[in-house]
Amino acid sequence: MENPAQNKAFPVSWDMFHRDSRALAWRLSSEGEWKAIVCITRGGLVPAGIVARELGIRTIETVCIASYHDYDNQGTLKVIKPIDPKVIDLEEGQGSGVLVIDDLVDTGKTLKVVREMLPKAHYATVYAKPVGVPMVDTFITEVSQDTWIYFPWDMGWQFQPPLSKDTAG
Ligand SMILES: O=P(O)(O)OC[C@H]1O[C@H](OP(=O)(O)OP(=O)(O)O)[C@H](O)[C@@H]1O
Ligand SMILES: O=c1[nH]c(=O)c2nc[nH]c2[nH]1
Ligand SMILES: [Mg+2]
Repeated sequence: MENPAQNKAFPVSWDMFHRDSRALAWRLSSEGEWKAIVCITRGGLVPAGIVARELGIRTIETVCIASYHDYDNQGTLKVIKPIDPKVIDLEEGQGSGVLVIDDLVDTGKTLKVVREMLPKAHYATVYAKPVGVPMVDTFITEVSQDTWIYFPWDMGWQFQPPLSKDTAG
């Protein structure tokens, strides 16, 4: 059965991703000062590195979440590695002073799980789909719910057949 979440394609190159992650850092720079980043693996690792470099943040923690996909549903989420209590307890605790970064928010289920661990953190993603927008504080580009975002680390070079049927040459 076709997955309606993949009706449209939004391919992202490394250049685009770098530019959009820098734009995220730029927007975040006027929204607060953070003592640490928590990145949601694995997709959050790349934007977290770029944002950390731009904002001069050197304390970087991970929360490792795996989603078990059954057929075309996201399935259940499992926290494989929780957040270091030293990071949760920064400033007034509960994630205050912490920036949580992921590559995208889709249904918002992943961010909901992390919000339960860090209710006072600031949540940022590079891309967002409408259903997930209420879960994120700052993002750069919104795409429709029926769009699949293709990240550069998942892609490879492939021959593209020309539009014309006349391929002789
Ligand atoms: O808003 P949601 O519907 O929860 O979806 C968004 C999450 O899905 C993807 O991660 P995925 O679980 O595929 O794992 P990965 O980051 O290890 O690729 C993406 O990186 C987000 O973390
Ligand atoms: O590579 C991805 N692209 C997406 O659009 C998406 N939504 C959830 N998880 C996703 N992973
Ligand atoms: Mg992810």
